[in-house]
Amino acid sequence: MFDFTATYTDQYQLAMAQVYFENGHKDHRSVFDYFFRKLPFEGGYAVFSGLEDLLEIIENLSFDKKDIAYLEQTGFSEKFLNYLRDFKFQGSVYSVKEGDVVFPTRPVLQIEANIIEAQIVETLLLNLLNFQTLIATKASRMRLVSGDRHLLDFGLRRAQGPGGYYATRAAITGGFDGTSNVVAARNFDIPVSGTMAHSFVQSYDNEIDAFRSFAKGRPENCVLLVDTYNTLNSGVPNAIKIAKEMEERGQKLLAIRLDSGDLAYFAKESRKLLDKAGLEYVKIAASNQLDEYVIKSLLEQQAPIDIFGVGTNLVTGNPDSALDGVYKLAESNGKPRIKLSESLAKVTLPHKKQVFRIKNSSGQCVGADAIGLRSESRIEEMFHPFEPYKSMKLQNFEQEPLLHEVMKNGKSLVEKQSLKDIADYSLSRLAELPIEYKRFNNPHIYKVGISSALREDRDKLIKEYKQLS
Ligand SMILES: Nc1ncnc2c1ncn2[C@@H]1O[C@H](COP(=O)(O)OP(=O)(O)OP(=O)(O)O)[C@@H](O)[C@H]1O
Ligand SMILES: O=P(O)(O)OC[C@H]1O[C@H](OP(=O)(O)OP(=O)(O)O)[C@H](O)[C@@H]1O
Ligand SMILES: O=C(O)c1cccnc1
Repeated sequence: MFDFTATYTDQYQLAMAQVYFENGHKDHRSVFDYFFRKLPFEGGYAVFSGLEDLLEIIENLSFDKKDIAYLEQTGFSEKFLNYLRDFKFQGSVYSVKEGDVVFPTRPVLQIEANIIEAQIVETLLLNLLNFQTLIATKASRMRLVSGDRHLLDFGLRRAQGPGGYYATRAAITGGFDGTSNVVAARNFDIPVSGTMAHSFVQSYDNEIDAFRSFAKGRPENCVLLVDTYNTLNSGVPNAIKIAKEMEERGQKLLAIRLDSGDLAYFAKESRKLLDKAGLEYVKIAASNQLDEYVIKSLLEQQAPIDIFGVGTNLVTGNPDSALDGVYKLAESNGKPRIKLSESLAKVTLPHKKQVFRIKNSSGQCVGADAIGLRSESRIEEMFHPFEPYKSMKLQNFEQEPLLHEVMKNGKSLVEKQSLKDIADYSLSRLAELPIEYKRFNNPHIYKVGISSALREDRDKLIKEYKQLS
């Protein structure tokens, strides 16, 4: 869709890269962690999304002629530009599987590459993963409250510009069933569908003529929008007449759509009218500024709505405009690295790492992930990162390693999956998560701890760097 080249980055990455290049650091192997610090929507979990796109894009990343000419104009050195002409990401990536549930402060993904490659892909990585993870999380919250009702993404017109393209992909990984977004549906192989706009009804002299011509022209999966003039006095009765005409032609009206007013009331009244006319099979779709709270409330009111069309609140991640994912250096040229901060929670973790999901013997997640060194295959006890007396013994638990090598020497190791497979995987991971982490109000806080080996090394580094400063 968008033509990604290696200039899809922030200028400072290239400035640092030139200096690494000219100071003989270009082959320094570096390890970076991708993680976020705060869960969106005051929720208890996030759904990781965007990995396949990221791998596909970085596998093919290069600077084209126009990029090089532009960088020349903006003052980059000739020698460095010659190096960039042959730039290719040749590093490795370790990551949580796309669709998994993830939590703050623990690595979701690690990049190992020479320092120039690792810096150049940082912005792209954060841009793709932060956005898609935000939207997939929002979608997943709507999926959780909707049971098996159909969820459709209607958001392209309300999205932050072309971001709507990836928002649709993320919505599907988070559990939506389909989209109105034609280009995303085509490129990501997503079920596409749609109803009709008010303008269509308005453009005819009367509602019934509009419905009749639409039903004749597009009888397959036909949905009639019933709220342009008067939902219960004209929209639904007219839709019933058209449904009966369709029956005479051996066709079936799929649904009516409600787009304003009290959706619970109108859905109940419309259902009664449809059923009374023997049209039990005609479904009810609803739209209009829906989100997880409105859907939950509508279902608590027993609104007989089968299909929800969601736009604005889904694709903009309302009310959270961004996920605060960051990319921090953990190792450079064979040495562990740390970033100190006044705020303890912002001190980073050095080294190549592994993250373990802690589970009981029946495979149920107990609400904890433990971070260890990559060389550790199990963790005996995990410690609160900064509260020395808080710890949890892990000997009796199952420990599932979450970071898998997904790219080696610049080649992706993951087989392309359908978005439906990613969404199914996400649902299965959510099912392992106890309900307390999934509620909307004050969800339980998921524990993230570190192994004693990692804690020891981190504390040693903190001391060393404090002495230097
Ligand atoms: N029964 C309901 N319970 C909870 N929320 C609802 C219910 N019905 C509608 N809503 C939600 O209330 C919000 C506002 O709806 P409201 O009826 O005020 O405006 P409207 O129908 O958009 O008006 P307009 O006719 O101008 O389109 C929307 O987000 C809608 O999804
Ligand atoms: O409310 P959202 O969750 O953002 O969902 C998308 C909205 O976009 C459409 O309205 P719009 O007025 O743009 O077009 P219309 O003429 O088809 O109603 C649709 O009818 C929904 O109300
Ligand atoms: O198909 C629809 O009904 C639709 C599509 C986009 C936005 N609103 C509604």
